[in-house]
Amino acid sequence: MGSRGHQSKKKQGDPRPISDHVLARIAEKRGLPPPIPTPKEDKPSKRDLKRSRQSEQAKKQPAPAKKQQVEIKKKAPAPKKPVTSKEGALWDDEGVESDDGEGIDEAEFEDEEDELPEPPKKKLQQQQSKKEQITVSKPKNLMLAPKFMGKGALDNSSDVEEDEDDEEVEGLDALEEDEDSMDADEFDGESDEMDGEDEDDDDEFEDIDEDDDAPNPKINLDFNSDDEDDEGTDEDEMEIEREAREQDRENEELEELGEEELKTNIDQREKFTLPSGQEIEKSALQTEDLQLVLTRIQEVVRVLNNFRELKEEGRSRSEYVEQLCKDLAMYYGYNEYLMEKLFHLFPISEAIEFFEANEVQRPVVIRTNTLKTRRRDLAQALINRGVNLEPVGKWSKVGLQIFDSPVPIGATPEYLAGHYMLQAASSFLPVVSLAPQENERVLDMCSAPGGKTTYIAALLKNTGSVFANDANKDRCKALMANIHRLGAKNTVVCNYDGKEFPALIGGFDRVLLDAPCSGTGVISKDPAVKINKSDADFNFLAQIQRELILAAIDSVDANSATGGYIVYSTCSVTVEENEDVVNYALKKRPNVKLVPTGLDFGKEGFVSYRGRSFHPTLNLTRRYYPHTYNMDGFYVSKFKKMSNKIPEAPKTDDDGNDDDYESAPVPSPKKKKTKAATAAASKAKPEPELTLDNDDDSDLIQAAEAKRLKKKGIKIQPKKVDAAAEKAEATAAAKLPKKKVNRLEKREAKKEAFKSLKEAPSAQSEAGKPRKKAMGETLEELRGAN
Ligand SMILES: C[S@@+](CC[C@H](N)C(=O)[O-])C[C@H]1O[C@@H](n2cnc3c(N)ncnc32)[C@H](O)[C@@H]1O
Repeated sequence: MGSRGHQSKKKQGDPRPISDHVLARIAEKRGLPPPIPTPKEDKPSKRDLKRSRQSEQAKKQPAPAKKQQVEIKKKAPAPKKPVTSKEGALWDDEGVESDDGEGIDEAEFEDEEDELPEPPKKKLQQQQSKKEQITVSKPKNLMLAPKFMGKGALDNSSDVEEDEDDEEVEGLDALEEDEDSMDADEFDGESDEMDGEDEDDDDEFEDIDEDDDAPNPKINLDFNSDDEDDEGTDEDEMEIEREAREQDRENEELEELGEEELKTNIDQREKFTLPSGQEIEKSALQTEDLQLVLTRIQEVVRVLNNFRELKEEGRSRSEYVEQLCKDLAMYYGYNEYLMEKLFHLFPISEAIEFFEANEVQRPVVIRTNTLKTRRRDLAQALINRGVNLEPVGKWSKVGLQIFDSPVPIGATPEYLAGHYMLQAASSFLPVVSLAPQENERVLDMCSAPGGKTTYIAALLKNTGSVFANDANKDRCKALMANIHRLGAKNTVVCNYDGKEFPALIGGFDRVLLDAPCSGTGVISKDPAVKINKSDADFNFLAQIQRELILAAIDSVDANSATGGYIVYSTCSVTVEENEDVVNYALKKRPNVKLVPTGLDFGKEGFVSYRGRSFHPTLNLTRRYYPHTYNMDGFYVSKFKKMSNKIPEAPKTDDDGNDDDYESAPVPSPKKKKTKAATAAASKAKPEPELTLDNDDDSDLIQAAEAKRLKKKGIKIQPKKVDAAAEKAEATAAAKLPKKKVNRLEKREAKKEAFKSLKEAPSAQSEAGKPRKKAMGETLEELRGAN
């Protein structure tokens, strides 16, 4: 990190003595006390004179202004534009029931584009300055981001830079020339995977990131950098300074060598040490200074990046990582449990980008309801209302990103008329992946409040049918309201537990399972997630997700002429809720396989994670992160069902955790009882298996249930037979018939009572019922016999 770019590229010569001024300069740069000078002649050298003059000048110079200059210089990306003719392609409407049944005529489109009113420049400026305000209001991000972040950090800073540029650019016309750079801004990183067109932009970012000579605009990570200080002094240099400058040049190599040599010593002297046990205890008792925490984060990252050289003797990497997780948790306000879970998803620097991105709101996006309008018409209507917008990206033909609106975007006449849905960009993805075809029967198993349901209905062009189910009755109200507002006429709302579906009605062409999840992908929307998720929650969710995914698979007809697909998605980024669940489904349902999602961007799902391996096809699934695509964190996977018969699944691990994928043996058809209840809607239906495999999953189920109940304050008693209680109850039971029956009855009753108690499963709550029943029956029998 720090010294990266300042390693001399020149060949190393013979060691030469290091002069005091070099030492002083390096110490000054590192903020260390000045070294004790070697005794010198009284007369100051030209060089000393120059240095003292320079340092006086430097003192007078306001440093921040200088940094700002550099910052502006670093990147001048093309600012965003709301509408341009060049974006015509972006505006073509997907799935639009266009009047002529064809795509939009480009010439016609361009004409229309010309007619579209450009939002006034003032608006754009307002929008830009708003961005600036947001950036400024998050000082901690500003401080941390450049230190660790690559693109993300620079993207942040580029917002500010854009403002500067905008003032110089004449109107929005100038923006039209660089569509690519706009897209690069929009989906930073997406371009790499999508088409590579934006390489230049990316390179620019890389260059800035890698450019060690460029001072960092916010935090100077590089303690060695002082090039900046040497610039700009030529104008007013005096003769004596010129000479000194020559001398400087001569000594340049020497300085660098000296730095190299000295660096080792200084690094040793400054070596960062992890807090001791006592220090940790002490800091636990008091509120830690965030600035100190930040400094420690920086130091630990520096050590981890060069562990062999910078580690403290006797300390392991995991100790540093543990300290880093703790500090990041404190700095960003997460509980340590979740911080650790999320931290391990990424390499260190990327993890910090992720946490930074969670501090920033994602763009407001709307989805055009193609059942009622076309995107360009909607855009025009909103622009007429003064809304600043642009297409969400090349990958969607229905999305519009809203930058600024003088009217509440959730209350415009267009909104009320159902022309659009306020919907995060990430939430388009599972539906795009599902790709429903006209006249199909589609199940949206967890559908409220209906963003995806209404998108499915629109892609079906109101043909076929959509079963929009949600277990939460209250949420079904919002679902129904949206269905009505958007004019989906092919949709049925149901309120069932999704697990019941294959038994209720199966045989769907496609099923979307947008599962209930922890929401770790949407932390910027719901920061409470940072602290309110525990191990119990993740276990509980994992159980539900596993049950639902099997039900989703079992609800699909593998023989569907057009479909046979299942999409599983979550707005979470944890492996437990994604790859683990999908891997589980592959094991339990060997009659499905993963297929490409059809989404041409996104990071590959994990095929192995922290020592666990998943089915190799998990790389077909897609992960989305806020720091890579500027959209909420999301996960999308797509299955194709090959057969309605469930072949025998391979055995799970002894611990029932299904951690590792074991390649399935050649599946042998298994005879199973069919459930009559499925008959109504499906003729050749899959055999429904509604619950988890009890043998394999009982531990998981019990543990999750116990944790859930414990969280609610309910403690589950261990199931063990209390011998004393059993004896007492048995005695009481034996005494009971004494008053009422004769001796024979008493003897028989006693015998039966003991027998029934012996058979009772447990001594406490459950024991009562069977014992009483057994006793009653016995007495009845005895009475009957009498
Ligand atoms: C992620 S949200 C769905 C969002 C929805 N797909 C959309 O796009 O608007 C998950 C939904 O699952 C529902 N849910 C939770 N458990 C369920 C279950 N067992 N069966 C069906 N729905 C369930 C919740 O009520 C919640 O509305």
